[in-house]
Amino acid sequence: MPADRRPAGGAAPGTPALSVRGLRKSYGDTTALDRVDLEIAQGTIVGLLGHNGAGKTTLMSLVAGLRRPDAGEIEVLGRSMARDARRARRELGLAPQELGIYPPLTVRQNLRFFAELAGLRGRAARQRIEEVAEPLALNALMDRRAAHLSGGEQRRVHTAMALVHRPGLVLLDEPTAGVDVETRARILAHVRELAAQGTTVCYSTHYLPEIEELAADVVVLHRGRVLTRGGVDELVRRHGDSAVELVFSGEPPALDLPWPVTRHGDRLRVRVEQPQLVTGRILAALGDAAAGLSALRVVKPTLDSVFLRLTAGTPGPDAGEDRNRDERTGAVRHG
Ligand SMILES: Nc1ncnc2c1ncn2[C@@H]1O[C@H](COP(=O)(O)OP(=O)(O)OP(=O)(O)O)[C@@H](O)[C@H]1O
Repeated sequence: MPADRRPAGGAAPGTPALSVRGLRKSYGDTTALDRVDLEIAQGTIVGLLGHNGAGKTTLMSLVAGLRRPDAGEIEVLGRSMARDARRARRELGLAPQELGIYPPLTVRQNLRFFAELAGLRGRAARQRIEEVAEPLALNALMDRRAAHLSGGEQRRVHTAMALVHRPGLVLLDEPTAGVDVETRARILAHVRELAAQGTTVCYSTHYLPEIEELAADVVVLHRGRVLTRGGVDELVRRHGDSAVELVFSGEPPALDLPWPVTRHGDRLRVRVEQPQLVTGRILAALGDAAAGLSALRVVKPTLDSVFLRLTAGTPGPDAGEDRNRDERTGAVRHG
């Protein structure tokens, strides 16, 4: 952690930025979260992934103390949200999905309002407002009314408001929804900068390349449960399918190989762990049919394909214990 950064909230260096144990939340008959355990170390970026309705927003709003869990424990930098909510909240910045800016106020007034809520006054407040405005390109907008800003500009103000009191843990719920390429790049760059300064960031998005770009630790939430967790490379290695794809100018031939071969129109896909080592053997197996080959390429797995594979056909919290669940990864084995 850099010297200019206080240990967040005075917490001991080894204290997790977030510790969640056995968290449950239902809305009437809908189970939104079911026995969620999650620990996030200080200074890391965690990418929270999940389909619509997986429970991401519910998890963030419970962690931020906006809703009460039905059961379970939440600690922010060692402060219990149940027993010491005021101090836990002070360590936390939330930028929810819904924009929380005040349209009649200027950008500066919006930021000052949030700084004051966090107890910052005078010079200290002005300095922090400048510090968050610069990386999010708000300097030229400071005296404009929030109501007159574009959607992407409003999103940047909204993000800055979550950061103005320099929280130790920042929760960003889809911070790049609806923004342009430049704003997206700015927000991502600032998230990386925050983590480099020792801030912990929990970042939810449906745009998985962002998670790859942030080199975030991935947490996949599925139907209210943590399905798996790991670095992007680790998850892709553990769950991704590499393949050799053969494109033919006419009808693809039958191929006899020791690996699974699937046909997709004019192409064949051979699923293998290390494609580069077996292309020679695949070409040999083609024999004379190689004359009809128009392209051969190695297809590498992406986080998108891994995410879709992991979340396909897995049961929800109401399905009871799944005896096929892999204890190490949390994934469900089929067949
Ligand atoms: N206030 C509410 N009342 C009733 N049900 C709710 C409420 N908020 C969320 N839910 C339900 O709880 C589940 C989890 O919703 P949540 O908003 O946490 O998911 P999410 O992962 O954030 O989804 P999205 O990606 O669409 O934002 C869903 O089934 C949703 O319909």
